[in-house]
Amino acid sequence: MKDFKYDPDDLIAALATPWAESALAVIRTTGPDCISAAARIFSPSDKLDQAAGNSIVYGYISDGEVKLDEVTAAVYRAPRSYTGQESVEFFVHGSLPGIRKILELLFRSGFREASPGEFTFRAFLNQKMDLTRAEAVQEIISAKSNQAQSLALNRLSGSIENSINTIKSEVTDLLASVEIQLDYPEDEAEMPDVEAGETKPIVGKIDRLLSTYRAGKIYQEGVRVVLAGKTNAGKSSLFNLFLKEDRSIVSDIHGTTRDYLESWISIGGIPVRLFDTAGLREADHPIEAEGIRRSNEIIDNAHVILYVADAQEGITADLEAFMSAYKEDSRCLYVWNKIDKAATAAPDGFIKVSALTAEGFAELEEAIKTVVFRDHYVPGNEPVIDSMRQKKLLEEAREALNRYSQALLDGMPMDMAAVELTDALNALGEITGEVTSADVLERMFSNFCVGK
Ligand SMILES: Nc1nc2c(c(=O)[nH]1)N(C=O)[C@@H](CNc1ccc(C(=O)N[C@@H](CCC(=O)O)C(=O)O)cc1)CN2
Ligand SMILES: Nc1nc2c(ncn2[C@@H]2O[C@H](COP(=O)(O)OP(=O)(O)OP(=O)(O)O)[C@@H](O)[C@H]2O)c(=O)[nH]1
Ligand SMILES: [Mg+2]
Repeated sequence: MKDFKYDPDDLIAALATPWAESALAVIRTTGPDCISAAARIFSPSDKLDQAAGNSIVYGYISDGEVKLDEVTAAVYRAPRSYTGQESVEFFVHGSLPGIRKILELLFRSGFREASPGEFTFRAFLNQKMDLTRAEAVQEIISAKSNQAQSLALNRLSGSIENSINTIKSEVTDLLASVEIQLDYPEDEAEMPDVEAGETKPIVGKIDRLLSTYRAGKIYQEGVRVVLAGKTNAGKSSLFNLFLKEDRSIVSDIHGTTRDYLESWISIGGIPVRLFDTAGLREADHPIEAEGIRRSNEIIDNAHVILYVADAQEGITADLEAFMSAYKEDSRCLYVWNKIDKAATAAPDGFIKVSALTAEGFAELEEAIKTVVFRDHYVPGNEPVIDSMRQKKLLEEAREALNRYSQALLDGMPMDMAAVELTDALNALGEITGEVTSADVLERMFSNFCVGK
């Protein structure tokens, strides 16, 4: 959305599927009179031009007499479409030269290339969805776990919009009662009991929604978990066990892993970026030393550190040194690996596992989840917010409500205090997009995929 003297009546087109060879590709078009514009490059032209809304038409995309591809076209008549405008989707063969030819033809035939998120932007402009749903569209696409995708789908179905609307109507009621009191100050019977405390239940609802933010982020973006520890402790063996794949080289030679490895896995629905690192020891070899430097860097940036100790070795000086260095660090979990051959009993608080037999693995996964969600709300059926934008606006609304309460307590005149309620309503209205500025929209939609 670069141009904010925005013309919602341009005909736009974009490839909605990846630029890659594939079975099928989808080319999306929309705009007023989109169907007749698309029909001009379709044969038989009339068939598309006359097609009923929500129907599929078979034919060819033709550049004059030249057939470019055999396709099907889905026809949507306004307002029954994703964007609310006439739309045509071409399902074409997934050939790169074919796709290119068709797009070039569209761009010569009155369509311009859609910007990122422009279809969804039009859906928003035509009131097909509020901003929380529009944000959810991209969140669904970028979801990295089952859970993240489900939570985003709830948002697309309006879970956030509904919660915000509930909160908004409560603030509106409060404002209305304040206004009655301002209009009829002497009419005791009509006068509702407006007290500072009345914002409490509303603030409570906002707090509840805000408390889901970190959980939402965790599910959407995932967390970094690192396997760290002395050489030969079994980090790479555990890495492979998490991946269920023989990815990292395992051997009994100390210092086997030099370059770190990483992979996305899912632990209980949380997307986890798991790192296998070079074992920590005094290294003579400069390459191994560089590997260890990188291990430490990854440890610094991790959400969870799995320090793997070798149960066969028992408690070593390295382990004690690490534990004292990370004493205050709540990101650490201590893993007592090789319990199938354990010489010594596990120290208190260590998670006992065997990378060889997978014993204790479920407990290890549980422990990771506990660290990730420590002090944080774990989502049930409630809406979970995932957008920094929404979080900031909820905080603004909460601040305004708190200022209102404080103003009343301070004995400020009611009409002045009521301004705070209007501020709260504005912040809430910005969440759903009733009140918005062009640059907010631009920032939001520019993160979208082209064709979405
Ligand atoms: N072919 C195709 N598949 C798709 C999409 C699409 O745009 N095209 N979607 C894109 O994200 C998702 C589905 N979302 C959609 C949302 C609304 C409408 C739509 O036509 N809405 C009309 C009619 C509703 C009805 O018939 O009940 C409307 O809201 O008025 C279509 C798809 C995923 N699959
Ligand atoms: N018995 C037993 N052996 C294990 C277990 N886990 C790892 N091993 C063995 O321990 C040796 C070292 O395992 P790795 O996974 O390569 O250890 P690492 O921590 O990645 O070592 P570096 O890459 O050198 O830092 C290998 O011979 C593994 O087969 C276990 O749970 N039980
Ligand atoms: Mg290794």
